[in-house]
Amino acid sequence: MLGQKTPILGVVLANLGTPDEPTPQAVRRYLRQFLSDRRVIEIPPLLWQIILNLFILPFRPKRVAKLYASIWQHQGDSPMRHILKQQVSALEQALAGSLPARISVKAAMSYGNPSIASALNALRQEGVDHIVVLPLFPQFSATSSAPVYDAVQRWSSQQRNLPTLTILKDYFAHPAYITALANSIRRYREQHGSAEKLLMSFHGIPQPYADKGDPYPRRCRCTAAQVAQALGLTEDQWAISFQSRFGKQEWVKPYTDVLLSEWAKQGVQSVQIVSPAFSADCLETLEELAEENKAHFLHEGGKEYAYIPALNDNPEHVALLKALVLPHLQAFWQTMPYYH
Ligand SMILES: C=CC1=C(C)c2cc3[nH]c(cc4nc(cc5[nH]c(cc1n2)c(C)c5CCC(=O)O)C(CCC(=O)O)=C4C)c(C)c3C=C
Ligand SMILES: [Fe+2]
Ligand SMILES: [Fe+2]
Repeated sequence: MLGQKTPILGVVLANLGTPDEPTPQAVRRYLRQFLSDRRVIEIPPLLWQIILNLFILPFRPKRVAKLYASIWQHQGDSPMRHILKQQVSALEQALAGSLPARISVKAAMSYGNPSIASALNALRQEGVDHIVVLPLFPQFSATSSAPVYDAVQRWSSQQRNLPTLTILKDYFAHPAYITALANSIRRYREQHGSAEKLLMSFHGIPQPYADKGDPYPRRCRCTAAQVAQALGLTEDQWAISFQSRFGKQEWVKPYTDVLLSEWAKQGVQSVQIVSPAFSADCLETLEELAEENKAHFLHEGGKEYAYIPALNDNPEHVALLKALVLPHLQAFWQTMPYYH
């Protein structure tokens, strides 16, 4: 019988990915992997590889490495990877004792390290036969969440003895997610005071991807509306926007920087900005939102601008992650009595 050992269940927390170091070489390696993914860039691959190698990789890494260097933590790591490790250990602690089985949690990233394959291999080496994969993207997009599915599939195709695998799609309207966001904004406002406008800025995607059926923008609008409702905000007190445009095509609107300019010109003096698309602070929040867009709003005539941090390893966020994975772990446990 298989039943002598204490069974172990596994969870993989998967985020997007980040360079190994804030150097042009490491950023080039990261961007090459990220921007070669056909989920992210849909231009015909041959043409795109020419553009990528001639016009992007020789220049962008130098500029972007400086931005990464400006946010690299004192711990000597990328904020996203540092926070992911904190989320992993907090979730492992929160899950301990929930079942008679040991539950092992691993960090993973679609691009860069630790890779999704390395996390799955590590769980298999610990003897895990049932794995829940949670992509840390609250709103599913074919550009962010689907690469996690692809990486799991690539890994599976190389295995002889496969575990049970469950991939969770997203949690854009999970009550615990909406409450965690609303409470985080409320707490921020209790400490720092309120602002005329709350801007919920989500990472954008190209408009044609949405036209072809990517459900991401609709899910973002749903998250934003629910958070505004939970906070009791009236329509003139908040707005949604999309940031981080890349390339020349049209992206989903309204654009964060354009909306901030419009507000400044209309005489809006104070803005607080939060980004419910990010489960952890990263380049797009700590640099683009907290620094670049702040300078932009103040330059356009705004007076006060504050960035409200992502949920990171906040206990309510960890409780949400637990609420998302635990029912699946319990189901595995109940359906494998021969292991007990
Ligand atoms: C076509 C290009 C891109 C799409 C589509 C896209 C979607 C997308 N991205 C995130 C989350 C993150 N993106 C981050 C950085 C980043 N994104 C792009 C391009 C696209 N993203 C680039 C080129 C970069 C690298 C930085 C740069 O060169 O400007 C990050 C930050 C990573 C970090 O290390 O901190 C995150 C997070 C989502 C959620 C998403 C679709 C919904
Ligand atoms: Fe991105
Ligand atoms: Fe950016």
